[in-house]
Amino acid sequence: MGSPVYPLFCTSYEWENNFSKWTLSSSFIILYKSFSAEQLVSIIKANPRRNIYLFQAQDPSAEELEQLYDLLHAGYSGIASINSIAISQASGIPEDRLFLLKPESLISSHEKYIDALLPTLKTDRKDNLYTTVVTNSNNQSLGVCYSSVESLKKAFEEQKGVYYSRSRNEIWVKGLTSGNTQQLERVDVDCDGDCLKFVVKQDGDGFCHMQSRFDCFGNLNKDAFGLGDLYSEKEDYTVKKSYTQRLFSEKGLLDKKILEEAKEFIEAESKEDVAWEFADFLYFAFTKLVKSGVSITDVEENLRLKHLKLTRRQGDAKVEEEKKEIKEEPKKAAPEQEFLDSDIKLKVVSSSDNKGVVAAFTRPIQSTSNIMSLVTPIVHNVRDNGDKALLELTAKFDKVELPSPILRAPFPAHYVESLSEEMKQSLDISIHNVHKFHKAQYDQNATLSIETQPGVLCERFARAISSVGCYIPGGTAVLPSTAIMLGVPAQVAGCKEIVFATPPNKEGLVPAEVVYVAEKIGVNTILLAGGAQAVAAMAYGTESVPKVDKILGPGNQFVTAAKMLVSQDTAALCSIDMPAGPSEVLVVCDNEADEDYVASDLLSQAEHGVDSQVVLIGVNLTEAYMAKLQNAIKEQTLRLPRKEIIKRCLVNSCIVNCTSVEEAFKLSNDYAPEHLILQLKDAHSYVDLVDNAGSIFVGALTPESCGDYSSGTNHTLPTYGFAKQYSGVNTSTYQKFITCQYVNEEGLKNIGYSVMNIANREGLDAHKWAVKMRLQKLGHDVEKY
Ligand SMILES: NC(=O)c1ccc[n+]([C@@H]2O[C@H](COP(=O)([O-])OP(=O)(O)OC[C@H]3O[C@@H](n4cnc5c(N)ncnc54)[C@H](O)[C@@H]3O)[C@@H](O)[C@H]2O)c1
Ligand SMILES: N[C@H](CO)Cc1c[nH]c[nH+]1
Ligand SMILES: [Zn+2]
Repeated sequence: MGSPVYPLFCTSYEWENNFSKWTLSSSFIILYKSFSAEQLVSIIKANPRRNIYLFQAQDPSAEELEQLYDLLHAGYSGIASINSIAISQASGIPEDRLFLLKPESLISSHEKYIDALLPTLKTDRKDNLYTTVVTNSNNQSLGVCYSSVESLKKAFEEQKGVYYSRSRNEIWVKGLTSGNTQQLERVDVDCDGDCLKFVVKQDGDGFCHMQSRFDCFGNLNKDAFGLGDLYSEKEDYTVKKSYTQRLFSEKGLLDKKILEEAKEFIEAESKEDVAWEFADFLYFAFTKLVKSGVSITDVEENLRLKHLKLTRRQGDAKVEEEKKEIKEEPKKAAPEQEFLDSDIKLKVVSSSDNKGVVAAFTRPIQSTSNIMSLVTPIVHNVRDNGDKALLELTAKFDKVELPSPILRAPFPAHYVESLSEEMKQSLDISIHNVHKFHKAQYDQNATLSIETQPGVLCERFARAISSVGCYIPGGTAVLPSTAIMLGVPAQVAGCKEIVFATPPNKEGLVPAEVVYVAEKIGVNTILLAGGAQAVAAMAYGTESVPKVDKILGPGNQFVTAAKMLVSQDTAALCSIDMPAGPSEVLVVCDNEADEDYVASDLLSQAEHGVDSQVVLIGVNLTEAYMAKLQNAIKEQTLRLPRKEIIKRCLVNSCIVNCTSVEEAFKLSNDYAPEHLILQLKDAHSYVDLVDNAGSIFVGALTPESCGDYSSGTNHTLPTYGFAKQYSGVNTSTYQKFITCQYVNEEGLKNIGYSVMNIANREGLDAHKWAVKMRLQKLGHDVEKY
């Protein structure tokens, strides 16, 4: 005991800087001044059950907010800032879970605390008292009393159970005459502020005025000894000359006893022995808790969070709204664990089950908050220290020490010599087709020349982005196809400098196929680096890596976060292609689709990664068809080398069965998949119904793999629903468009009056003058203007 009991705590200056040690005995905390995100996260984590009222001098940054929201979504309590409405809108967390208090209510003493507390209380009782529930620290109720403002003040002042006696009409210090006093541990206010809860340590014979009862409801027994009591008993070790005290002071004794009791517990067999040994084990385990400063609440909180993680459901029985919110929380990618063959099955949801569909279509969560804090120092290191940092980071993350971070053309001959003729021909076919399709796009982007009015000619023409950096992932798989998809359109667009970046293997080599593609399209520099360091090197340039104007390509979360970071830095002046994420596919099929084909399309994207999602929308699928399909999925999975990845991906995947083709396309458009595969009778007739998709694959003989490698379309596509607003990589991704105009006298006459009128309205006289003066010199009447 001995810790203060004010429900509200405040100010930074009272505490030391070790934020993770700030454990609070109260239910609320107010922080103010400007804390760093890291400090806030430590405080919140150290006080998981508390309502956190957070004040900041400035609104938190987007990155800080994201970190804090992650905590909220993980079940931590409310956060408030000066601007809770904006936070609510940005985070989607209902405003009533955020609390806004006035900084004046910050307190540092019990008097100030009362001042802050009273405005939050209300009573509809005629006597102006507040109903007060009294419990012990195990939340077992002892009885009900009443508090007045004065009794509350005295309770805080004396840290005791002090109430207002309605029968005696005076302040009542519990136990003053009977000796059954109470130590005040905490005070809580209920949800609508009209009831208080005193948490107390009851001394003596009990709380109830009836001697035979410990509590007013007759539930508790003075001699009862539960887990909470066992814990409290251990807490008293300093005042008792006891065995417990020996456990605290004698080096190694406690550890030995825990091991010994655990062994006896394991060996116990009969019901009685198991209970007996477990009680012994708890005795020592609780001693360790007390010794480590861990409370039962801390342990319970851990249980709750573990429960949340495993089931993705909130553990405590709060209000319905909260449960709903947690249920619809985004899924996390299936964690690292073994999945059984019996897990190879897609869950089935009917399209009429709205909530089920929302849950099924929720992609596994992509949290960037922690990643940003890892990636930022890497990016800054490369920006500030160039090649030196690049080589050090490659040694650290890719486990290879390189003499130079780049390969420059002409590339060493051994690369291309190591490739088979068959492989070269396959790459040639893909390069040819991708080139042909992207060249046709280039031609479509030819100069546009339109006379909008006689004498007014408007033009638009494309120019290549001068230098581009193509990131070719290489952490877990060799991806020469991505070199083709990023490099060929750059060549077609006419980019002057094309840099390839890909992580080297432990021998310091990159895939020969990537070098072959680089040679074919005229790449001069291959950067032997991956992750955030490769992105930073291309964005800022180093002694040996040319700075580029745009970075393109997929990659893991370090790559994606670094791309986001550099694109926001105006000093880098470097744009990026699109928000990229894990691969995904949505297949729409009917009962006539070949189930083996459907299964293979789903699995070809599922094998990309555990955070991928594959979805099947069925049109009136029968039970018999679904059984055949599930069977095909299982059989094919078991034959694939990446089956462990697939099993985990399927946990986040599903079948949604619809009643019509129209409904299927409505759902698909809402989901906006990266890849959309149509395995329907007369599939081509439905393409017009597609509003949102990265790329469409039409008919039974068009597997998605064709687009990944060889048909000619690009495989770098928007994921995560961004197909609603982004296109996949295409030739114009490497171009910018410049407009141009020519106006002659006739044209100036035709539009000049309109320009002058509108400029007048905007009060921009210099604009007007530029036209007026010209028309005047040409002898036209502009008196009126
Ligand atoms: N959407 C598409 O078009 C498409 C195409 C191909 C691949 N992909 C995706 O690209 C991703 C490829 O990921 P990958 O990991 O295989 O390769 P990657 O090349 O993207 O990442 C590897 C690099 O990550 C860095 N890294 C690894 N661990 C790190 C750590 N702890 N801290 C800092 N940096 C670290 C290393 O520098 C390493 O070189 C996959 O998610 C895949 O699904 C998408
Ligand atoms: N399907 C991936 C894009 O989502 C690209 C790819 C590369 N290799 C195989 N597939
Ligand atoms: Zn693929």
